[in-house]
Amino acid sequence: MELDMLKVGFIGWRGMVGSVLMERMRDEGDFGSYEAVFFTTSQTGQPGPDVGAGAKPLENAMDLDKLAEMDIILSCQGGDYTTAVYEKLRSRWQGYWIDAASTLRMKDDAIIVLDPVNREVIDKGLVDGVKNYVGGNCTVSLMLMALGGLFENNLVEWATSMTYQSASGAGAKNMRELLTQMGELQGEVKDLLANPSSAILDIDKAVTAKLNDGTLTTDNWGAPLAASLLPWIDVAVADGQTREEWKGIAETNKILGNSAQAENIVPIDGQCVRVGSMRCHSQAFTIKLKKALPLEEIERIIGEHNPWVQVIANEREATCCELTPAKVSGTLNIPVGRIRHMNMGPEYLTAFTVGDQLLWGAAEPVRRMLNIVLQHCAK
Ligand SMILES: NC(=O)C1=CN([C@@H]2O[C@H](COP(=O)(O)OP(=O)(O)OC[C@H]3O[C@@H](n4cnc5c(N)ncnc54)[C@H](OP(=O)(O)O)[C@@H]3O)[C@@H](O)[C@H]2O)C=CC1
Ligand SMILES: N[C@@H](CC(=O)OP(=O)(O)O)C(=O)O
Repeated sequence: MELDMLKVGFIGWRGMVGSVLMERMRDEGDFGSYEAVFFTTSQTGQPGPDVGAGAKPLENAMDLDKLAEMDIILSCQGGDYTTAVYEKLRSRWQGYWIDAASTLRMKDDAIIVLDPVNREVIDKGLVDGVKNYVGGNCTVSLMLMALGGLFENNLVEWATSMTYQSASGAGAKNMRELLTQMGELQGEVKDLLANPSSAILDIDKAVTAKLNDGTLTTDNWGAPLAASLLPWIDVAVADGQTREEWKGIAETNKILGNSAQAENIVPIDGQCVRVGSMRCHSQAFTIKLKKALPLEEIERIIGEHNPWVQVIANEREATCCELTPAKVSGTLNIPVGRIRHMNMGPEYLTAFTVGDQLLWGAAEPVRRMLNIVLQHCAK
């Protein structure tokens, strides 16, 4: 089919994930070869973004007739929207549904997309007529971008991921509230801080009092995050795990195409923790390898997997410059460092990674998937 005949509908394009997507699409010159139609749940009729063909009025994202005119729909609107619209639309529509939300991820008729890791699974899905392609959980996608080489070479017997997840994973309001909390704490000790001879324990006492006196703004987090952390993300599932922790094993194995046979499942588990970084998730891994390998070999396998992963030397200066949320934020880079064998034995490896959870963790896999679907349609 000629690409200029295709209509691609965008929903959720002005949200946080959607805005990152739009920026990446503009940077990559993705618009232009098809008709882009922009939808909204709240601003129908207002001017949409101009992506090269003038700003057209926004369409109603709840209008199934209009949605059904699309050949491809890309939604960053969120799980509630997908739940409200997807089944009703699917019963009368054969187009491609690309989604950043988790709602459809584990459905049999959906593929979780992370093409640098599972391009073969995606290509087979397209040939087999699969129409639903969903971006993975940010922590899972960032882990696989970092350790893809080890998984690809079937070297991982099991792994734990202990996470340090950023505020952005909880949404824009939570990012703002983290900064509000930081400001409120700073305000509490402003005078003491300005006096170089004030006692640090007095400052600490005032901060601790503010953290615990119930006056810190916590409408979105429900508890202080600034100067603290929250070792719980999402809802409880079985056996004391949180849903974020469960996604580690469920989504990883689905992405890798292991899920069909129980003996192929790679056990993944860990604790997911919210910390006060803005938009980069970090993870510390313990990996049990299937066989002992020299460190140089492991670093080569990790570093050669994809163009974005970078092995960082396990030394202080490189680590503190290159392996931090401050450095990685806003980039597609996936640094992996602190790589070393552990005391438990030569098959035990530890590593640390950082990745932008709005880019590889959310917008980039679905941006790339749209291009893959477009290429498929053009054949
Ligand atoms: N945040 C994350 O880390 C990740 C999120 N996701 C998925 O993406 C979904 C969307 O997340 P996120 O982008 O953070 O959600 P946002 O809350 O930023 O945006 C969602 C929608 O809210 C509406 N909206 C209302 N007021 C505003 C405003 N002032 N500015 C912008 N948009 C506004 C927009 O819809 P409208 O134009 O229709 O009013 C927008 O598309 C999530 O629910 C999740 O399913 C996936 C991976 C990671
Ligand atoms: N749960 C993630 C963000 C997210 O949206 O994940 P998912 O796409 O799996 O719902 C976090 O809080 O960091």
